Amino acid sequence: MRVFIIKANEAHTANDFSLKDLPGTSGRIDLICRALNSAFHLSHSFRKNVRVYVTLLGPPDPPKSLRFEGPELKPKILNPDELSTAKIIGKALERGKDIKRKSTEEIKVLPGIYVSNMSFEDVIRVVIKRFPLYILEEDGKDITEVEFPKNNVAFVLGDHIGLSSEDLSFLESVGMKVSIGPKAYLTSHVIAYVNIYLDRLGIP
Ligand SMILES: C[S@@+](CC[C@H](N)C(=O)[O-])C[C@H]1O[C@@H](n2cnc3c(N)ncnc32)[C@H](O)[C@@H]1O
Repeated sequence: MRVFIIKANEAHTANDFSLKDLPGTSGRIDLICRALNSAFHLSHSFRKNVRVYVTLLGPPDPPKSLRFEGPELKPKILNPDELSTAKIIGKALERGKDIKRKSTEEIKVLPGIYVSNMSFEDVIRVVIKRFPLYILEEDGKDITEVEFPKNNVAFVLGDHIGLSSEDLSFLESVGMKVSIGPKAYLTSHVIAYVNIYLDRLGIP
């Protein structure tokens, strides 16, 4: 299983955005949709071995965390187009409105899609119980020099704003920084690259 954790610094935590102007009204939920596309979609096929967590930290009610669970997801629910994925995120945020403030309970929105009030740190702490954590950062160790375990790997990455120095000091106490190359790439491109790289290594 491959896990990707995305910190969405400004992504709205209510279904208050316009599908006609997703980048301008949602705190860049368009970026999350593209990241999900790169995480799950293959040409005419779907990656069942992937789990994605997205922690949304924008207004009005942060934090909200979404979990997309490849083995349970119905490919017909998660389509490659951004707008249908944005609608699903809106639906999940609607369902998440009623979760009690301090609760870490997850609510099932659709098969394989869950919403909770977990913070970014809560998500990381859940994941590192079972998965070694790799922090995707431009100045990390070159990915070609990293010896990955044979299965179960988790990667954390930022959005257009990136991971803060506070995030990095926490993350580096529980994981290793890894770089895919010398430039700052788009979140969705980084996920696509890592997926393809793990495919080539034969890591499920
Ligand atoms: C668009 S970049 C963030 C840019 C942000 N302005 C910054 O300087 O951190 C999105 C995320 O992709 C990951 N990323 C970008 N380039 C990378 C690279 N060369 N190697 C590994 N991860 C990278 C990082 O996690 C980053 O937070």
